Amino acid sequence: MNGRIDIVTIFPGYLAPLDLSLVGKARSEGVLDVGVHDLRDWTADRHRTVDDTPFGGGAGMVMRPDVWGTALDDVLLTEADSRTLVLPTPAGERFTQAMAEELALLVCAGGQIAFACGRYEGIDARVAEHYANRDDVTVREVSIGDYVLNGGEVAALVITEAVARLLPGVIGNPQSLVEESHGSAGLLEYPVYTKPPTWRDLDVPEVLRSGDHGRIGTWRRARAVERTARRRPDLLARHAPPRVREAKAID
Ligand SMILES: Nc1cc(-c2ccc3ccn(Cc4ccccn4)c3c2)[nH]n1
Repeated sequence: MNGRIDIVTIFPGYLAPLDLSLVGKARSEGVLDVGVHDLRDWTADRHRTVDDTPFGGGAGMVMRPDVWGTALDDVLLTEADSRTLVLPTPAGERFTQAMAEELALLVCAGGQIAFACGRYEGIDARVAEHYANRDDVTVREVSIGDYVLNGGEVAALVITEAVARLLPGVIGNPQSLVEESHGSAGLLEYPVYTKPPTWRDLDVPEVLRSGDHGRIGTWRRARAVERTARRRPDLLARHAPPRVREAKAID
């Protein structure tokens, strides 16, 4: 695997968590290359200015296209197998596990994922437009949820972690990737338990201590369906077996 992830930001310190834990270990073991870059290194003025007032008026400032263009032209690697520019934004397509898998496959194939982390009221729209017009770059404007953050760095952390953990050698036990929520089953995860068997008068469900793996599998699936129906009925509709879907179509 010789892909890499690059993150351009005016707050490089915000990405320090990528030095820790699984992603930090993968980096130190050469499984994944991650580069964090300070956008201000590509400014040309003594004040290292990255923003300006918005055309059309309105509150706040907008990030300048010229500084971003100079930075991204440097950071986007011609030698990578592919280049995907990810622009976190409240106005983006929703980030999902499917997108994480898509991005992980690109990195596995030697591709580069480059994040442009905006601040202020966002990045001049021509930056996304310019790179989308280039046939050697794919642009994805991505939202990590229906809430507004102050910038793109947290989104870059979320997306980087979701992608990195899918890469070979990052997670110790790849089997743990198989069963989890939003995975191939499309259901939420069942509840998990460990020792002690009784804690503050609360017992671990007897079935989990029965050693009967058939019963355990059935119980876990039932709990996953129950949880999904209660907390994320939208996922259940997608997951419903064909006969239920047909019934809905008939109603
Ligand atoms: N899922 C998401 C992503 C973001 C996000 C990503 C990048 C930027 C750059 C600036 N802001 C602040 C801001 C506030 C108001 C309108 C536009 N942008 C960002 C917010 N918020 N929520």
